[in-house]
Amino acid sequence: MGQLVKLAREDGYAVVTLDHPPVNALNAPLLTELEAVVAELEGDESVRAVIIHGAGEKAFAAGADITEFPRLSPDQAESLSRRGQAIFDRLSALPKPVIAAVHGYALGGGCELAMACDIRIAAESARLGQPEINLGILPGYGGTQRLPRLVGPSRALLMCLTGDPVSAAEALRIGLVDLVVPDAELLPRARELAAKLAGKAPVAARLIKRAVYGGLATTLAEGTALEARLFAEVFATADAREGVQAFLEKRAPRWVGR
Ligand SMILES: C/C=C/C(=O)SCCNC(=O)CCNC(=O)[C@H](O)C(C)(C)COP(=O)(O)OP(=O)(O)OC[C@H]1O[C@@H](n2cnc3c(N)ncnc32)[C@H](O)[C@@H]1OP(=O)(O)O
Repeated sequence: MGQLVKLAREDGYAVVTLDHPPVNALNAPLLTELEAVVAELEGDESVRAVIIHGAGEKAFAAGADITEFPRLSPDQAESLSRRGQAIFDRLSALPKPVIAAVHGYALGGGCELAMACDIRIAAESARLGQPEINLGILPGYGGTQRLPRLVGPSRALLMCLTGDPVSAAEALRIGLVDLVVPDAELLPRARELAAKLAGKAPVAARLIKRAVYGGLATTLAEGTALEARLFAEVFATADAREGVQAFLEKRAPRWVGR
């Protein structure tokens, strides 16, 4: 168990907790622990959904650890950016749904971490943004790429060029988050969703993620061709046979995950 990133396994899903008081700043040791947790979850088939949230009252994560910046050379800054991007890409590529449960501040790298998750649930009082321009820098953990894909280029530019955070309600309106719940309900609702997703067909879930993200990276024609290949792949699985048979026999399916 790490000191800065904690992993707890529940019934079919895992809860990853960022625990670096007071604002869960994403310093180098925390990123190392996060990478280790992601690696552990990659191979754990007993975990069929993941929740990521921040400890404490103040923040999901308030970004990279700014205290690390003064000593960074440009080359070291590029390495920091590429390292964070690689860890977030690996998180996004987990073969299972990943939910960001966002409370308080999700700023800079914290917002980028939430965007590297598949689904974002925000507490009503949460605030999300990319304030890097206020430091004279720009987002470096994928924010300039994932934010436009979620909210469109002009809203992404508005957020990155003003550095102004948005409320949870505004984040919902523009598509940055998918669900807004009362503050006290954030983790219970995230757990409820994680348990629901963990009960779905795991192979289909993995292939749906591959189809969606693979399609976003290419043309519509290549994306539909990818979908058809994955549709063929899923039909070769025991889960597809079980799912269809369960429907025809009017009973609940028993997923085997292959
Ligand atoms: C590649 C990725 C790049 C990035 O992510 S760049 C960083 C982007 N993030 C930011 O720019 C956010 C910076 N932080 C803030 O704007 C504010 O903070 C908050 C809005 C998050 C909270 O404001 P308030 O409630 O007034 O608290 P407080 O006194 O500012 O912060 C409490 C303590 O937390 C430290 N802290 C806050 N954010 C960071 C951070 N990102 N890195 C390192 N430390 C941080 C502060 O300095 C302070 O510390 P002390 O209590 O010792 O004075």
